[in-house]
Amino acid sequence: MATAEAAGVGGGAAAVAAATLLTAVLLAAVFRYQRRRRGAAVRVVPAPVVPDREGSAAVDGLTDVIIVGAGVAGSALAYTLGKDGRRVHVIERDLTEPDRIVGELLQPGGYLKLIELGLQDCVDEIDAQRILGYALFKDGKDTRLPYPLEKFDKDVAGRSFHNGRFIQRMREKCATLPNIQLEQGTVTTLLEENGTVKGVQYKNKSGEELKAYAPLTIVCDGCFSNLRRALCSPTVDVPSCFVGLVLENCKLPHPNHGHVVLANPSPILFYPISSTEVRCLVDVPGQKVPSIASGEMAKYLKTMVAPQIPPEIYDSFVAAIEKGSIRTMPNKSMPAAPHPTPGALLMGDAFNMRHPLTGGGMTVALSDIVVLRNLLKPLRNLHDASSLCKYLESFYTLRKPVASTINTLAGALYKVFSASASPDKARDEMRQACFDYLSLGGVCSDGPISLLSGLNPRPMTLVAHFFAVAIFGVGRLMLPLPSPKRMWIGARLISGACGIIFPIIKAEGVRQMFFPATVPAYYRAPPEAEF
Ligand SMILES: Cc1cc2nc3c(=O)[nH]c(=O)nc-3n(C[C@H](O)[C@H](O)[C@H](O)COP(=O)(O)OP(=O)(O)OC[C@H]3O[C@@H](n4cnc5c(N)ncnc54)[C@H](O)[C@@H]3O)c2cc1C
Repeated sequence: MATAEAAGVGGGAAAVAAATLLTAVLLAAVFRYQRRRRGAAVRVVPAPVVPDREGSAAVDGLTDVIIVGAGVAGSALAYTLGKDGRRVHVIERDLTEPDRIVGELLQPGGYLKLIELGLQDCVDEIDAQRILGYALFKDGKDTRLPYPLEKFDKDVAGRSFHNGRFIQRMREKCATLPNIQLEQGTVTTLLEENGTVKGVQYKNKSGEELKAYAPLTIVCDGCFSNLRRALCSPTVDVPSCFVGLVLENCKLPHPNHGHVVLANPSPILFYPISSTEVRCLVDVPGQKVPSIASGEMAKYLKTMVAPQIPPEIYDSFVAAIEKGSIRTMPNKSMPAAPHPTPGALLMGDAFNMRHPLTGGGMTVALSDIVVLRNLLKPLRNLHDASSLCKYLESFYTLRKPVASTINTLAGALYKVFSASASPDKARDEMRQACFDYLSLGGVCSDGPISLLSGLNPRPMTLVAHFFAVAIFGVGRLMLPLPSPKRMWIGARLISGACGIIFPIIKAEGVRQMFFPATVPAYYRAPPEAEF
């Protein structure tokens, strides 16, 4: 027994050493490649020109940009464009404070984007909580994965909050700019003439049907978008739903951390959303959840989920079920597949979605806004719809490093963290390998967590860590001695890992993701007439 244990410990140490060595080699290759690529890819970015309001849209009308939806993306975008001097007309279905279970944890990478947009004060005065990393739980063990924040200002961290309070702060900030018109109304159609979007038709608060025109319409109507169909080819997948509860006066085992429980059949999340409330999101695979009204949901949560909850939060979890305010949301994923259309653009969840397990949606949306803001900045006016459309094609490539890293990680982690429907030893090994790999700390936790948090969004680093986990898993199976059965499980583990990550990368676009500098649109300069 003692010998077997010693062999196990020795074997474990050898596996760790082998995997660490392999990881180091992979990462060194990645960094060398990235250094070479950064040196090679010289993008010609013209010097910014201060927008000339007099010579701009005043000639055509009163608005430069119409924004549909003032959620996370719409209100951040409106403020950004308004601050740059554009006259913005925002049409939002409901201007009262939203009450939802989405968009409650902003990754530190997203907070950095808020700073770039001048919106960081929107997480002040809403009882937002600082988030310093994640804690991962599996089979009674837990490991802490701090965000690598040492190189940043001390203010930089994740933030978690009530989504509605955050949105309302951004809307209030929009309202401080005289060139932003924020109107309550529901957009029903995009107005199109000869393939160019000219504006929108909408119903205002009093039910009147109105039309609004602008050289550019940006659709940010969220995950249930009715307007995206004309502007992209939506392939929406709904792998699961989140069931949301609020735990009151509950002390998390790791304060100021997001908690991920690798439960069966799929993960459970906890994170604070105020100084007294903790959000719990239980993932339920498939598109149908047990009925809340019939009590099936409460029964499911008490019998299937509660026994897997860390003991420190068990009582608050059961109390929250008994209190009864249970909400659900579908977890959608949709790769970006735009049809570049003169006069219009999609942003936010209307454009691109990923599984919310890693809380990446707002970071991608804010990062996209920074990219778009920088592209639009040199333009005095937005009149020439077809030249503008061609120029803005670069947006789809420039956004890729951040968006594709966060999207791919979310999809891959969701699959790895979910137990397979049919018991599969290789899948269990991958899940365990992932937990143990992250628990090693150092580069093995800093690397993946900086990808997830948006602090270092590099697709090659993601692929390197993903395969390092798979190789780590296989390495452990081969020790102390490989047997045919273990070799077979190892082969299935590698093939399973490829089966998880390659389809996601294919949907993101291999060229745009790994070789953006080879995409011609990447170098597109602003329309000539602008200079
Ligand atoms: C369960 C769940 C949890 C999530 N958790 C996180 C998280 O912790 N962190 C994170 O970063 N991301 C998270 N996300 C993703 C995040 O919520 C989205 O990425 C983000 O809200 C996208 O912002 P948006 O502006 O595109 O959409 P929204 O914020 O949904 O805004 C859309 C707006 O458009 C308005 N609208 C819709 N139709 C019309 C119309 N026809 N006319 C006028 N207005 C209209 C709506 O009223 C709404 O205000 C989560 C998603 C889900 C499903």
